[in-house]
Order: sequence, then structure tokens, then C-alpha cells
Amino acid sequence: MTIPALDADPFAPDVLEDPAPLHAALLAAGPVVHLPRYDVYALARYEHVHAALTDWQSFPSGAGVGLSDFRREKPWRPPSLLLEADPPRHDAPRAVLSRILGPRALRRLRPAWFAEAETLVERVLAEPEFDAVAELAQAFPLRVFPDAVGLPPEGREHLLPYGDHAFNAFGPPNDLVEKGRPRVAELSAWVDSRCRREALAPDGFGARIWAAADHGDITHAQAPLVVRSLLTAGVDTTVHGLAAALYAFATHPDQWRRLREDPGLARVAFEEAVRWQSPVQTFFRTADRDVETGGVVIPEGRKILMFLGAANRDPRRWANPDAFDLSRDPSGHVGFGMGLHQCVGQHVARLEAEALLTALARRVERIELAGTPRRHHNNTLRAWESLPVRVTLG
Ligand code: HEM
Ligand SMILES: O=C(O)c1ccc(-n2ccnc2)cc1
Repeated sequence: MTIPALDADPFAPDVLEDPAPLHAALLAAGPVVHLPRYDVYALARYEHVHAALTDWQSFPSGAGVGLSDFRREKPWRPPSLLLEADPPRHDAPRAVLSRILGPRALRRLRPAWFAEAETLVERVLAEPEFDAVAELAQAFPLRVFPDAVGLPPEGREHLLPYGDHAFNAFGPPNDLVEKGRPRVAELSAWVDSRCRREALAPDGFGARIWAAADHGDITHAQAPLVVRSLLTAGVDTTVHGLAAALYAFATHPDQWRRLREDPGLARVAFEEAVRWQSPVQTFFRTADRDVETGGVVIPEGRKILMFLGAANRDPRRWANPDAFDLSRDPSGHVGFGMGLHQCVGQHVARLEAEALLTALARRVERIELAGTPRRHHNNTLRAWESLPVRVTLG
């Protein structure tokens, strides 16, 4: 079978503004689509994205999960010990973070995060109109996550721009990456300084990573890089995940009513928002040998681009895929990945979302757009720059 080609640039501004047309074209074209623009192979259908995510031997991450092939190009920073590593190197750091960020470990944070959400929501809802990105989606993760890591108060304004650049750097060296370059040295220096043991408060996620090194679960040389994973991934992802959920509810009043009637739906509502918007849109793998998938062979040395956002809306897998619907069972979505590298921070994201959405559901009768939302372009993240909303309390 020949491999269809699509002369598209998935990282072009018009696609980042609205990826739906490209996703539809990829889903229709076939299981594997060649993108000559970057000479990469696109997977968009749920079946094939799921197959690649759950077969790390055929679709390894060790050469990087961005367009850059670490076997040929120097990475912009030392590679991640989790995201950009394959077994066996991946195993110990993963086991350490799984324990530290797991549901049991997060139980101790639940009361404080719910209280923080109530306090923030009380203050924000004093105004009938506000920007839900700045006032809620950004403010809440920045209130709870750096403290949970054990970061000191000063300097936290480095976190969002650092993460934004890291997620841009998974894409091609385009304008978005160039835009971030002037601050990379300063941002990286701050982040790297916060990964050191003495910078971290004794009972946070960071200190627990260093304690795991003391215990011999990872080496002391690995500890700062594992902390760096949290600082890179911990904020931008949840900011845009929460913004996706708020956008979903502001544009679906009937779904907000369902949440109001049953705030216990908060967790499944967040899952459906992650499926529907896929805040993390894409990740690459590398064909380190000729690899067969979808009835064709992807040649050794090429990068494979997995469109998580398209797979989450594949009509072959989802009934009425473009609908945001709380009565659907969203389990099995690939918004958090799947398999070996499935998001180890998903429980942190879910707890933040449950806390914020529950606090809002208790107070807000109606939430609607109060102006045109503006997109924030990023090579990997689906994000809002601003989300003007009007709320009616009740
Ligand atoms: C809505 C929020 C989030 C989304 C949509 C998301 C999405 C993802 C996805 C798709 C992957 C798989 C990457 C791959 O297969 O190559 C992943 C992995 C990962 N995520 Fe997240 N993430 C989120 C939040 C977080 C948070 C809050 C943290 C840390 C506190 C985090 C830490 C990680 C790490 C360390 C990995 C790599 C796991 C491994 O390679 O074993 N993520 N995430
Ligand atoms: O180890 C790192 O630097 C790193 C790890 C994970 C992510 N990520 C992506 C989506 N959720 C988290 C980003 C960077």
C-alpha cells in the first residue's frame, strides 16, 4: 500500500489557531500519512496512535519526543529521564515519580487544595466579569503546585514561560521557538537552581525526590533532573487543561447545569474536557528501525508524529466525537498518553481540576463567554491567551 502525503505544516499559525481541518484530513487520508514538509510520518486515527503509545519498543522515546532527533542533533537541554528515556533508564525515575505523584500521596493535599480553590473562587466571583485564564486557570495551579513542590515564593514567574518554551521546543525551530530564545538562558538558570536539594522545602515533591536518591531508588545525579520534570511539566499543562474545561463549560450551558446538579461529575467532566480539547496536542516517536504500522512500513530514522488531539476525536472510536458531553464515558482517551509513558502527573491535574470545578459549581449558576476568547499559540499545547467570561451566582 502506498503512503498518502499531505503538504501541511502542523505547526503553522493557522493550524495552531484551528487544527480541526488538518485533523479531519489526516483521519480521512489513511492510518499513516507522510508529511513531506518535515519528512515525518503522521498517525492520527485512535487505533494507530494507541498502538504506537503502547509499543515503546517499536516507537521509542530515547531519541526525543519532539521533531529533533537526539541521535543527530544536540538537545537544547539535557534530555528528560522520563519523557525522553526508554527502559531500562526510564524505569527507576518513573517508579519514583509514580509514588510521589500517585493518588495515595496526593490525599494529604486534598483538604488544602480544596480550601485554596474556595478562597480563590470567592475572591474572583466578587466580579461578574473576568478573564478565566488569568484569574482561575493560571492563578489556581500557581497557588497550589509550586508550594507542593517545595519552591520558595520568589521567582515563580519563571515557571510559565519556561514551560511554554519547553513545549515549543518539541516542535520545529519556528517563530514560536525563536520568540522564546532570548530568555532561555535566564529561565533555565532559574529552573536548574530550583532543582538543587537546598532550594527545596523539606516536605514537598522535590524533597521527596531527593529522599528517594538517599534511599538509593535513583542516584543523586539523577535527582535534579527528576525535579526539573516537575518544574517543566507541572504548571503550563494544568493551566491549559483547566482553561480547556472552563471554555467547555462557558460554551455548553446544558453541561454546566449537569455539573451543578451533580458536582460529583467534576472528575469525569475534566476527563471529557481533556479528550475534547487535548491540551497536549502532539508528541513524536522515532523509528529506530523500519517499523510496520497501519499496513505500511515507516523507514528507519524517521520521526513519527502522533496527533493525540485527532485520535481523541476519531469517529472510529468516539460517537459524536466533536461534542463535549458529560454523559459520555471518556475513559481510554489519549489526552494523557497511554502505556509506559502515560502522564505520571495526571492525578495532580485531576485533583486541581476537581478542586476548582467543585468550588465553581457550588457558586456559579451560569457561566458564559463575555467576549471572544483569544488563542495562545504553542507548538505542542492547545491553549487560551484569554477567556473573558460572565458569571451569574446562585
Ligand atoms: C492537563 C494536564 C496534563 C496533560 C494533558 C498531560 C499530558 C501528558 C502526556 C500526553 C504525556 C505522555 C507523553 C508521551 O507519551 O511521550 C505525559 C507524560 C508526562 N507527564 Fe503529563 N500532562 C499533564 C499534566 C502533568 C503534570 C501536572 C505533571 C507533573 C506534576 C506531568 C508530568 C508528566 C511526566 C513526568 C510525564 C512523562 C512520563 C513518562 O515518560 O514516564 N504532567 N503527560
Ligand atoms: O521531563 C521533562 O522535562 C518533561 C516531562 C513531562 C512533560 N510533560 C508533557 C506533558 N505532561 C508532562 C514535559 C517535560
